[in-house]
Amino acid sequence: MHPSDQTIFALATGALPSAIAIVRVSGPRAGDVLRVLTGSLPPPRRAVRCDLRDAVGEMIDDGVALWFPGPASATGEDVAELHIHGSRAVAAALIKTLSSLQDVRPAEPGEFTRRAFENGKLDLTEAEGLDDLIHADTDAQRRQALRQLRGVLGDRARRWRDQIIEALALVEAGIDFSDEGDVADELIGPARAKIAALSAEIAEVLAEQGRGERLRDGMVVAIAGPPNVGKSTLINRLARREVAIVSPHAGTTRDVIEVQLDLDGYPVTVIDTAGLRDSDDPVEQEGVRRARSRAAAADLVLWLSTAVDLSDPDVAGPEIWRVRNKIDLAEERADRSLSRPDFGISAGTGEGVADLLRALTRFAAQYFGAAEAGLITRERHRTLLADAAASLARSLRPGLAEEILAEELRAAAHSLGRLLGRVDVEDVLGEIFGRFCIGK
Ligand SMILES: Nc1nc2c(ncn2[C@@H]2O[C@H](COP(=O)(O)OP(=O)(O)OP(=O)(O)O)[C@@H](O)[C@H]2O)c(=O)[nH]1
Ligand SMILES: [K+]
Ligand SMILES: [Mg+2]
Repeated sequence: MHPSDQTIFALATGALPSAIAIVRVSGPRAGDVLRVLTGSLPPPRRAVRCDLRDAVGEMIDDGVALWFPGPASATGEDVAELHIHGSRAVAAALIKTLSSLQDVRPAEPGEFTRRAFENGKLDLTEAEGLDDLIHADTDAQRRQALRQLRGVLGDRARRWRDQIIEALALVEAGIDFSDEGDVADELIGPARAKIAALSAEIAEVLAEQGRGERLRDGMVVAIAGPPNVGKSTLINRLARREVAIVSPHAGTTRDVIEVQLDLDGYPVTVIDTAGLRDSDDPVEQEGVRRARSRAAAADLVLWLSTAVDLSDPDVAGPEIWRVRNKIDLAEERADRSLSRPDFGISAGTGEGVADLLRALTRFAAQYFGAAEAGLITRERHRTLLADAAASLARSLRPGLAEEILAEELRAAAHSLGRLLGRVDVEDVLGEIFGRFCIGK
């Protein structure tokens, strides 16, 4: 029996113990599974309380069973759902019973969604949206993932592909009538107009400059500066917990420490780095090297200094804010006017940190810009759309032979087909569904 003909099961809910746990079963034997466990098949799509028993009739749990006959189910196959008490022992007993049934096996990560995809329940961009939704940490990410799951990009790509195929049909008809110049021109002229409009539409989506991808990946803010200026104290304050070691010894932080913040729904990663200085200690040198490279790759650097350690930013980065720390100390107060930092704060007492956070939130809002309107959320989308756009652009070159024009249109349709997961996607599928949680 082919693995995809087997019936799969998985715990669909989170870590045990929990109040309730849900085990999903999908495949041709899902109905048999229900009969073995509960003695009968409940009516479709109705939650039914039942005794769940193992293969020799011993009671496993007092639970609830649901029966979703295919194809009107989440995966398109027969699906059973078992709601049990969320203890490790109950789940283990149920899983043991399920595993003992013939042609029933544990699911691979993402296998339920993969089956739904293979049964045409969703296209690949929608499956990706589902994966993003499950992994969404902030509100903006959730909204974006939900739009993808609802098919905003998939619907557009399908429409574009249909239009390309219509244009292709005109061109092919034109080729058939190539002996009759007038008829051929009457077919190919409108096809070219269609392609030009389409080409402009795709270019517009591509020009959205990766905003959607950014929202998915988050923005990175690096805290950098000389040793002991209070970088780790600041990240602890922003995180509202002790993520980094703080000490009066210069050179405390060596590794890069990351925290995820949710600023008004925008995902922001803040990193604390080693204090920048020359050192003979190879471990500290490595810390400094990492600090520099991570700061250079960040979207924003908070260059921390104090009145004592007043220094100019010594890192590369697209945007750098000067933040003067320790304004609670007398000498810092006295010297406040000497330099003009963008912000004066006390990471120790919290003074001024609210202003800094407000500015960070504004920056994030600007950075993500209209990200939520962005259709492209992954590099895969961008590459395939760019391929389609390039084929369309080539097809519009003046004086192109009709056969080559048709070839370019076929290539453009093929790229969009790959975006939707319609063609030659085996490798892509493995990569995408492998990232999913087990049970999804
Ligand atoms: N008075 C005062 N002390 C502070 C403030 N921020 C940090 N400190 C102190 O400064 C010392 C160094 O703080 P850290 O947060 O470890 O500094 P750092 O920049 O991470 O240091 P390295 O990791 O060694 O580069 C500690 O003793 C902190 O308690 C502040 O706002 N006011
Ligand atoms: K320190
Ligand atoms: Mg530190």
